Amino acid sequence: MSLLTVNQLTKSYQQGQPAVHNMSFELQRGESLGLVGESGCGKSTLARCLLRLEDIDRGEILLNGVHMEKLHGRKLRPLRRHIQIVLQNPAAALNPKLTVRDSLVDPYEQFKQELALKHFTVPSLDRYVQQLLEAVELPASLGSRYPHELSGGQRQRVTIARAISIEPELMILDEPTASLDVLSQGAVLKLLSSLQESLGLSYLFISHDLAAVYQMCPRILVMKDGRLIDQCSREQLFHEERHAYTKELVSMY
Ligand SMILES: Nc1ncnc2c1ncn2[C@@H]1O[C@H](COP(=O)(O)OP(=O)(O)OP(=O)(O)O)[C@@H](O)[C@H]1O
Repeated sequence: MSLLTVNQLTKSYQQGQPAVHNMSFELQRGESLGLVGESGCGKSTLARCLLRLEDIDRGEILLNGVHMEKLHGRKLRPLRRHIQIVLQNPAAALNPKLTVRDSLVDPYEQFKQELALKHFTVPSLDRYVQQLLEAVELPASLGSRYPHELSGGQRQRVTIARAISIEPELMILDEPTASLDVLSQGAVLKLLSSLQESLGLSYLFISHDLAAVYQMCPRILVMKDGRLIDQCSREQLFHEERHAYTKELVSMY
């Protein structure tokens, strides 16, 4: 069974065309699936629908075969625990009033009753935070800092540490390196790859950056105007006859 199955998902905002129109795809356990398309094509709306931050108009979202599309409130807890998101702007993702340590402990405190961690141990919260910082290659001493006392790259590593802290099955990475300089981008991509392997994570990797998608994702979905218009392996993206729009995206790159 697929980890995530999306069937004919449609989402409209108040006016105009649906932002996501009739999208269907599957994401397998352990897969890193790319999602590309120009600005405004509906990538972030799709991510928000998968996280159930938006109600959808029509369609189905199944996580491990369980329908998520109609759940609300506390019934969404399994989804909150199994899907985590890392966004483009780490400054907005972290609470400025919390130290790194407190940000990292927060998801654990919320979900500890239902967690069965396989990779991290919690002999004490300090030791747990130390393991999380180690996993994202940050020194333990950063635990006492506030987000504004970190560089952009360090902040993004903290948001990644927070996302992996409860060992989700799926991470939605929405332009995770877009706000970073080129050197930090490469380092964060490398980190994400190694975490995927060591923690057995699955990724939906959303990006404008075709080189990053190529590096991270063996399979790639192409969206245009809210629709899924093409899907292919990363080799096919650059080397085979593809949908005219996919060729245009590649040629613009
Ligand atoms: N909260 C909202 N209310 C109304 N319209 C919205 C809202 N959020 C997004 N849209 C519209 O939905 C469409 C898809 O936007 P979305 O942010 O999902 O695209 P995107 O592919 O993620 O773009 P980008 O790559 O620039 O982040 C756009 O036309 C956008 O203007």
